[in-house]
Amino acid sequence: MECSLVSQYFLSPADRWMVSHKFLVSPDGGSCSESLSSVELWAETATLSYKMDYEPSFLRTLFSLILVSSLLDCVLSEVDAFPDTKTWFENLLPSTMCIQNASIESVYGIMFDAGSTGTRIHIYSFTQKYPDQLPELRKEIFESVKPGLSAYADIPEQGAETIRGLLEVAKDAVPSSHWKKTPVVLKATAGLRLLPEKKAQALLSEVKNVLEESPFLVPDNSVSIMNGTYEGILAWITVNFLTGQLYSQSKQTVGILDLGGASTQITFLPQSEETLEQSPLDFITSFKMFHTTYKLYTHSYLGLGLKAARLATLGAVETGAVDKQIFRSSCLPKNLEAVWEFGGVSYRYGGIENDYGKGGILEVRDFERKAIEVCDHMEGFTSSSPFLCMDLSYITALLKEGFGFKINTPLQLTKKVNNVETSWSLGATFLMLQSLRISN
Ligand SMILES: Nc1ccn([C@@H]2O[C@H](COP(=O)(O)OP(=O)(O)O)[C@@H](O)[C@H]2O)c(=O)n1
Ligand SMILES: [Ca+2]
Repeated sequence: MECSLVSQYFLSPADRWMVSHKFLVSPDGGSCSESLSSVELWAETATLSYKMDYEPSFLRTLFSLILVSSLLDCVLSEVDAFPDTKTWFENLLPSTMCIQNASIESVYGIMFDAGSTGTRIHIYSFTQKYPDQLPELRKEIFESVKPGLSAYADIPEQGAETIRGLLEVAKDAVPSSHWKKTPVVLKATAGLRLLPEKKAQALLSEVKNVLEESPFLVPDNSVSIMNGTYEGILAWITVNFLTGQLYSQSKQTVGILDLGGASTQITFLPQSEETLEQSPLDFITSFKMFHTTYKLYTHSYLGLGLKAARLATLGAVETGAVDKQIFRSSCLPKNLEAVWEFGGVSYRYGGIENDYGKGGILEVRDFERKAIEVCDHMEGFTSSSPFLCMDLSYITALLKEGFGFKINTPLQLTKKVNNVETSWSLGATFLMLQSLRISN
């Protein structure tokens, strides 16, 4: 016959602790070749586990007696009801067995978020309540620096120095006795995704060196560029964990919109099968967390983060920053001229002064292109400018067929010059003054 595991549980007198005995017993009363006898105490904040090898039947009686006595000892010393009373069981077991004295196992984790606009360090501390369960989050220490790593694309050593500085925060936050077993990881997002491969790898390699010089535990692949799918899923996990959704029975999870500097993510748990069926295959990801499998919709749009969108709007994505070039937009304050830094590049930018008056240069083909675009999408222009397609078609025909301009003929469109209307009116006024001999 096999030896079997017997567990016994009972609540402590204070009703706060649960005690469990575990024995391996053999049905014929003989001893088990692998004898297990353990006692566990659970409390709100700690787990104590004692394991010894004794004869099971003897242990059962002895442990019950000792445990109840020592629990009573803990209770008495905690409430301090009988300060002068000595009991036979006082200090029978080490004082650490009292929950209030027990050293709670702390676990730390260091995560670097190397974003496109800045690098952040998150130092989490957890309490390990039960050895086989996830640790409980106690606290986060957060610090950040700007700009992000991608700003150091040409000087990777200096980029890595920013990490060294943040590691000092971690050394203060984590007790030195825990340094060696505290893992440190850096995950870079869209800023590094957009860099040329070589420059990104140089940065990652310098950062890895700095981590390895630190007293913390550096796992394999500790420094990497995270893909957008993970970025979305991990943010979803964070928020749903913090809002308690991952533990709730209702499974009312929240969706996430993360607007980064260089990319943006959308992540949610689809409610209907239809969404799952109609989504592109690579937008659906399954993963298991806390014993539940989730099928999430997630997608990261590279280049559509807020700062990357600014560059696109200014027309600076392809050209990059050129000395003296000012990127202008009518979506910026009219009289503004300034410099904006992103990804280690300085962009001069400004508003458009009197855009309306200054006009611009268009070629004949620009009218044609716009006419085709507008006429192909008539539904979008119905109420505000009903004649747009017709007018643009006419103007194109007038320029091309009527006046016979080539498609690349540049035309200067000007409503005002030096803030004065370009109408015949000024010319007429000169002639008027001349004819009245008011002016020559
Ligand atoms: N822990 C964080 C991380 C980013 N952010 C903000 O998110 C925006 C850009 O995110 P990011 O630098 O991580 O850029 P991506 O690499 O995610 O595209 C900035 O406005 C940051 O300040 C934040 O507020 N808190
Ligand atoms: Ca981010």
